[in-house]
Amino acid sequence: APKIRKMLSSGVCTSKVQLPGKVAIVTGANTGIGKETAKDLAQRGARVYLACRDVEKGELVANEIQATTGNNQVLVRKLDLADTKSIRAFAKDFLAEEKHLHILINNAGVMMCPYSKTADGFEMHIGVNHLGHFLLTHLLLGKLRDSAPSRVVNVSSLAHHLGRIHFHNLQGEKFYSAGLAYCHSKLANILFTQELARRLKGSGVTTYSVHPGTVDSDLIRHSSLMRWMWQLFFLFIKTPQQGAQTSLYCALTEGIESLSGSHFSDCHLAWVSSQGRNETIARRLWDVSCDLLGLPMDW
Ligand SMILES: NC(=O)C1=CN([C@@H]2O[C@H](COP(=O)(O)OP(=O)(O)OC[C@H]3O[C@@H](n4cnc5c(N)ncnc54)[C@H](OP(=O)(O)O)[C@@H]3O)[C@@H](O)[C@H]2O)C=CC1
Ligand SMILES: CC1=C(/C=C/C(C)=C/C=C/C(C)=C/C=O)C(C)(C)CCC1
Repeated sequence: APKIRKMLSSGVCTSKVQLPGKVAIVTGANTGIGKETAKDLAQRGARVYLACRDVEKGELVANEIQATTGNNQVLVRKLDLADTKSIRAFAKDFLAEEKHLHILINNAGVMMCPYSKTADGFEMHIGVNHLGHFLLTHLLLGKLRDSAPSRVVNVSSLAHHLGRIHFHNLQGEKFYSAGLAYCHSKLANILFTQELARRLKGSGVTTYSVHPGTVDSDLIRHSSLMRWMWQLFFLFIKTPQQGAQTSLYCALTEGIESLSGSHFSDCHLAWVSSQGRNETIARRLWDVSCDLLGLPMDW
């Protein structure tokens, strides 16, 4: 079974880049793809911040990563993307603590949650998956610019193909489907990546969106159908370590700077839906996101 799984899950980050002296943040690093991404960055010698909503879970993972990699520069900080106060507190402390930020991996995510809202009243999927990371990136951008060359990787999904940005129903108050809400938020990740790339042109900060593959993780916690499918089709499902490869590829591979704004899957450029390539929607989503978060539009 491991051999068949390996054969089916293509895409390996073969970069030999080492990261001594480099600083990285991985959101949602206490489990799944984020944990494996953080472990690989630590293995390469980076100082890695595990930005987790549950600090206790994060500490257990940090200890595990330190023990397996021998890198004791693996630090846990509280970050709840469902609360802008927590995001601001995380960023304030990080900016005070660190001189540099070379790699930001916006990895954390929720899928198929029953209708619920963040502390600031945003629908949970758009709030955590898009707006939370949008605010975090905004707050850290000065540090990323000062540390250039630096990178922002946004973990999106193939599910973006089913997504639409319904500006009149962004918070799902008029109609709501848990599955589609996830797809919309993953489309927002792609549109954010493209608009960010346009705005960062020439700055030395580049950004990429990623589909990690279909991965065995806690993401499917809200869907018993998917848990069942994952068990039945386990040979087609990537391990979290395999799922981390495309994030790592985009964070590390030399020479992809000119592809800033692009979408990757299995460590290759990947096709984006027509909605995901629409510059008008990307610009409008940017402005609406700034408006919702009380940010200036020209950052
Ligand atoms: N698994 C898959 O097949 C696919 C995954 N993806 C994407 O990959 C990314 C990683 O998912 P994956 O590893 O699979 O899923 P997991 O559920 O295993 O990991 C998600 C991580 O996000 C964290 N998280 C959730 N909500 C918040 C929040 N409010 N604040 C901070 N952190 C939060 C979780 O923390 P906690 O443990 O405390 O819940 C967890 O650490 C996601 O963006 C997902 O959309 C995309 C395509 C397919
Ligand atoms: C149809 C089908 C599958 C289902 C894939 C699904 C349902 C993927 C969902 C992906 C998710 C949850 C993405 C998250 O962003 C399997 C199990 C691969 C086996 C082969 C046939």
